[in-house]
Amino acid sequence: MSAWGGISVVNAIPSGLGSAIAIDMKTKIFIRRCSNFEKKPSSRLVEKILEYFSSRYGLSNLCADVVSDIPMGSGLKSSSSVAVALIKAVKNLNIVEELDVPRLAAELSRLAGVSITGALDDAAAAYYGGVVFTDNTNMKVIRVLDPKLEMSVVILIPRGVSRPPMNVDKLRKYSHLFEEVFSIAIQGDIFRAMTLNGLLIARLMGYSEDVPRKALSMGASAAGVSGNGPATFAVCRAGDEGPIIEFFSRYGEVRVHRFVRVGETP
Ligand SMILES: Nc1ncnc2c1ncn2[C@@H]1O[C@H](COP(=O)(O)OP(=O)(O)OP(=O)(O)O)[C@@H](O)[C@H]1O
Ligand SMILES: O=C(O)C1=C[C@@H](O)[C@@H](O)[C@H](O)C1
Repeated sequence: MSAWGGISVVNAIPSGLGSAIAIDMKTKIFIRRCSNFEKKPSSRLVEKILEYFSSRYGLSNLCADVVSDIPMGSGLKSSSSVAVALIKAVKNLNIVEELDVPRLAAELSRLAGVSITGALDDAAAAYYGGVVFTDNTNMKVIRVLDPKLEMSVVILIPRGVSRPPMNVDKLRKYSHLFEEVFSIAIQGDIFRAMTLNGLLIARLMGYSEDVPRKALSMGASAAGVSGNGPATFAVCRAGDEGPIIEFFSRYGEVRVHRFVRVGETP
């Protein structure tokens, strides 16, 4: 089974309210029965999720093979995509009923220590596609919208920039600003919100603001840092990517993606 990657509209760490938008990067997971000694899970997250199904539902001896084009540790929602794809794959065995996939993905991501709030926003985008709004503190999906945006998303994975240690207390000091950005997003101005959020995260986490600002001055409709970085995105009209790709290429690997619609199959 598969799930999408995504970029941030509003990072949920400061206020608990989050929003993310799915893009056409994806994770595919194949599960099969295997012996206990055959294979170590490919990560702590995969191990935690398999342990959950084993202890809660007696589904032992499951192995998961993960194939993903989402770079890890970059802010493009790889962990949520893995969690959602794996839980969907188990659900598809038709042994366990009534699974709330995004919520369980968020709860297990938090337990596995790969996310702070559980990142329900990222998990919901990975599951539904489109743009989602969530209350991660109360584990509620508030809204799922089909943005119908035929735009390109140019993504820079910067060379030689690593994610600094998370300073959650520092981010939470600015919760009021992120709540305002969330209200701009939920009222419909997604591009403004993702830009404000992306520039705020760049400033608070010490990433370059100049790179997304330059993309904006070149005509991008939105630009900023996604998730906890360091990936930086710029949204532009399909066909207008050329100059932004050229500019981003000075700093690292560049990929061009598109937004995915609600209900599209990954
Ligand atoms: N392709 C993968 N295969 C197996 N496990 C993965 C994979 N991608 C992510 N993970 C698990 O998720 C953990 C956290 O991943 P990562 O730091 O990439 O989070 P992210 O979701 O990309 O970041 P952000 O939340 O900022 O978008 C990894 O340490 C690993 O346990
Ligand atoms: O760890 C977390 O809880 C989060 C991480 C980032 O992906 C954020 O974008 C997300 O909103 C929350």
